[in-house]
Amino acid sequence: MRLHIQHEDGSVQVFDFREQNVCLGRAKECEVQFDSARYPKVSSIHAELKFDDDGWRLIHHSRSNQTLINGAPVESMQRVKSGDTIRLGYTGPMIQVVSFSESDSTPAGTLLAAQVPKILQQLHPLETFDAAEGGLIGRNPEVAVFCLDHPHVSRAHAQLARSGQQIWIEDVGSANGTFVNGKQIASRCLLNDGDVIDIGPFSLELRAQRFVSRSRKNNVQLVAERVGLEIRGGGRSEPLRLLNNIDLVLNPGEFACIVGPSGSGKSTLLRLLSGRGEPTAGRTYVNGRDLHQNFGAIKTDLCVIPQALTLHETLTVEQTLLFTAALRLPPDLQQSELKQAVNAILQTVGLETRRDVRISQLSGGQLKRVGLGTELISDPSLLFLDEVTSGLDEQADQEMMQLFERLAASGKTLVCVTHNLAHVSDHCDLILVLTVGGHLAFFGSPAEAIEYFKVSRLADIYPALGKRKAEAWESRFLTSQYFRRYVVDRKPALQKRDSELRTGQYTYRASVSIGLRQFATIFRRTAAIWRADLPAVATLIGQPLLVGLLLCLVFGQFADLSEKLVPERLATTRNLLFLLSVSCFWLGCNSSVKELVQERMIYHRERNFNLNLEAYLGAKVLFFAGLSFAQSVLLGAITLAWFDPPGDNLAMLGTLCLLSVTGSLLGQAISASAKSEETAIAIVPVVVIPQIILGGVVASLSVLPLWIAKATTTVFWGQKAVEGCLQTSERIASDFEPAQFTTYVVIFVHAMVFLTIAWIGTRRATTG
Ligand SMILES: Nc1ncnc2c1ncn2[C@@H]1O[C@H](COP(=O)(O)OP(=O)(O)OP(=O)(O)O)[C@@H](O)[C@H]1O
Repeated sequence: MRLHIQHEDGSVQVFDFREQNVCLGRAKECEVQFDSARYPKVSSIHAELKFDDDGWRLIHHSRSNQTLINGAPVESMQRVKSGDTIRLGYTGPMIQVVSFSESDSTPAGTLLAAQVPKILQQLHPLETFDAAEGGLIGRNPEVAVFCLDHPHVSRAHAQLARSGQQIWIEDVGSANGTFVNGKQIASRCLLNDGDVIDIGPFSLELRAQRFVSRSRKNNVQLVAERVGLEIRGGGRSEPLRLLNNIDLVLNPGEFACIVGPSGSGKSTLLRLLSGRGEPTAGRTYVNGRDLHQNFGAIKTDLCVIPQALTLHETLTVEQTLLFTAALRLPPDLQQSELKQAVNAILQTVGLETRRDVRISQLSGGQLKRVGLGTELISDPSLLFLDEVTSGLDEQADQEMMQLFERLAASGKTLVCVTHNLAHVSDHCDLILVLTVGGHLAFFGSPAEAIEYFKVSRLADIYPALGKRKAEAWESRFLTSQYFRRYVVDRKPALQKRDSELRTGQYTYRASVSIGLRQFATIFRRTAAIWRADLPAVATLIGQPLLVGLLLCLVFGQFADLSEKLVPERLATTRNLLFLLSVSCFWLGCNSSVKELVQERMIYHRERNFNLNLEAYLGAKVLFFAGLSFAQSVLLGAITLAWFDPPGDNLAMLGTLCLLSVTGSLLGQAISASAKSEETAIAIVPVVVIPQIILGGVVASLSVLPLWIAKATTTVFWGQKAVEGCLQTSERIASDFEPAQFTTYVVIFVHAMVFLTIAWIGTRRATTG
């Protein structure tokens, strides 16, 4: 039997075996032995080829990693035939069963020159297809001519068209957009030779009327080339260097930990590697393409899991994942398909038995798993984990590391910043050691790090780092064999600059149907959060009830007043209506003021994926408008029905509702602009008390206060509008008597101003 072992550098080793058993693994006694530094995920005895009367059988032995034949995992034993490809793990070496005879003239043991493409292409062989006739690109094989099977691809995603020698592409309302040379397109776009189209994780490069397809699905190589960061300002005369010349090459399926003393720049490096910040020197590449230039096209393939996770506490684990799935997966998926995706994630993160448990009742480790699950739902191939195991006990830390290792074994590339080194050696492939001032001290396997720093365990690296200057560690590493092995020898060809974007292309905006779907999902999620929070619902109902009952108690009925003197009756009616106006405005403002600020982290995560700002804000506005409308109906109906002032009570109720909705928009404007929940809550009295002072009832307003009230005070206009609904004989005449219509117009203008502030604040929170 002749085997070709295909290595990741493209070289091929030839082995011949007669009728004998052949062990494949890292152990010395294996007939086909793999270098442990090169293939850390190959087990000692990973698999075995056994010969019997019926021919050859492949037996899987490894307990930590899979063995695959032609891409499918081998359960225990499988027959092998000529032409089969055996792989030791999803990212391990490939073994081609060439033939069972020895007719091949190449002598065994020969190292052939690069015959196979590099590792990126091995994982997902290049496919080319003819673009000449054009057609629909999408996920649905029934309608798409070019079928790309991934959840980031919509059923009908983009249309390729041809006119003469020209090939055009147009997005047909996909959820995640179509990108040409890294930029999202909105209109029909003419393609030139060499252009790269990105659709979901697929890159299609146009070469001589054919598309060459590559997939980033579980196939991401991350490269940092001389990455550095300097920051200016902050009262310093010289720029402050946070990172210096960081080099790193991570292949698909590798799990790397970034370690180093506190303040050495680990989180900063993670931010730059994940595209959340741009280096001032050097570049970061994903599959050979500049990450920052192509961030829009690549961003759905990567995710960042922060140390502090914000999740909605009142939702269950399953609800949390289902809402995330509804926002991130294509809008054309059925509810049953979303549930299927959630079930798969629950299994991956080991939370099937906790699916109905509320987030607030989970342990620290389980919370981290839910956070990881929400990101895994969109099937990213490159994961950045920022101190996600901090605060966990030993066992939970180990379980998380095992989970990360399993994700890497499935082909995902993982970068993890960690302080806890206890389980790093056992589970991760590579470590990157940073030292003070953001200098690279080492990059290689954990076992090699121990050897390099001459310590007995990884935790001792930190004291060892103090023995030399940071610059000395950096230059020592740059001349070491590890720099050559893990950086220089593994670095692929990098595309320094993508083709320029031509005129006629501009930023694409998600289609209306996608926006509507996101709007509905956010609305349902907000409703589910409130429904599950009974004390909050009780407070919402209790507030108008309490205020209404107190007003009834204090003001009695209008009939009781009819006997009294006219001025006293008019003043009482006016005071009641004023208190109603202020209360409704305050109820609206109060119920919505925490909303946007408290879920800002969640919004950021979804927005980084593909959430539409208007869909998000629209859902919040409508929900809280509804809530404050209901509150003011309750308060107004109780009070007006009891007091029954002479006039159009229905119009008064409508005006109170309008004031309440305007108050809720003000609440959202505050929430979107505030830095924290505490600040937002503290601002409420600052904006409500002036409404009372400048409302024109507590004190009559003269020139300047009147001018300020007219310009800024919603309740001032609200009071005028409510009083305008009274019979003329029941009103107190004043110097300023605007037309009823004008009062509504001004309140509406205030509402629009608050909405605009909320929109700007939410937008700034995204970009800032
Ligand atoms: N915007 C900034 N302005 C000034 N200094 C900054 C800024 N951001 C980060 N730093 C500094 O850069 C250094 C690296 O910060 P970073 O948070 O990346 O370190 P770290 O290794 O992750 O630390 P830790 O392990 O304590 O989390 C720190 O000294 C920090 O104070």
